[in-house]
Amino acid sequence: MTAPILEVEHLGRSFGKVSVIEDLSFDLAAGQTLGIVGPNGAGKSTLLNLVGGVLAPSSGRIRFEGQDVTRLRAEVRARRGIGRSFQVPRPFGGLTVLENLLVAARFAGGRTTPEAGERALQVLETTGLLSQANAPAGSLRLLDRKRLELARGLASGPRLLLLDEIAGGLTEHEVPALVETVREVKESGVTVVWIEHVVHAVLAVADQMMCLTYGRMLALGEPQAVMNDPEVRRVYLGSTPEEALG
Ligand SMILES: Nc1ncnc2c1ncn2[C@@H]1O[C@H](COP(=O)(O)OP(=O)(O)OP(=O)(O)O)[C@@H](O)[C@H]1O
Repeated sequence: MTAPILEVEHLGRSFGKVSVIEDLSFDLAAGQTLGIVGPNGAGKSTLLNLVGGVLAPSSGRIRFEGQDVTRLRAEVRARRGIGRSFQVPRPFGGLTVLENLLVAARFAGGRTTPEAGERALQVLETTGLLSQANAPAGSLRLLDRKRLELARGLASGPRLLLLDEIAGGLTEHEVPALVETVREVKESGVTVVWIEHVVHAVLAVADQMMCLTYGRMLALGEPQAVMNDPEVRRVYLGSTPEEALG
């Protein structure tokens, strides 16, 4: 067995007296895609922020590739190989798609210009944006803005990519295209943690699924088994199984 790429041990985070993540532990094997679902306020973004280093935990430990990264700042984690997207896409609208990636690659990856250029082209190909390389980022349609957000997370060459609700706002026709892009990312060997409200999107690529509620893990395992778990169904209050699946 190879060592997990990510190990989360007894992780906890409180805001004042409110405990938002409580005693959360799980491992993720390299190359796997973990989907995380749960109702509003369950603590999904907080968990992603803890893994990415945007927030410090109140308790517990996070290991990445066997190294303890719990106390490292987000920029340092990015350089070690943890990339992320944000819920609200925020590219530099006046720069082209390629320029946005070059900025991200140099900022997060600390790469030299030729390396950053080569990497950016690879990422544009993986994310289906090559034909838009010279388009101003501000002119992209929503699906391509989402792809660009994903591409920016990949620009530094991460081995672990954290995705925060990237399918929000897309039409039912656009969601499969984004899912396909995530699949390409996964097939390029990157381990992915994807938190998402659009459950059917994440189900289409996840190897494992976790359901969080009130900062606690309700279920973790094979995606369909998790979504069929009676407790998980109860969280999607009163919903039929079909509705629960998005
Ligand atoms: N900086 C903060 N200060 C105080 N409370 C916070 C802070 N960040 C998050 N919270 C609270 O923590 C809880 C979990 O929030 P979080 O954003 O992690 O949930 P979520 O599962 O991502 O929700 P959503 O699906 O709506 O994005 C919420 O009750 C939220 O109000």
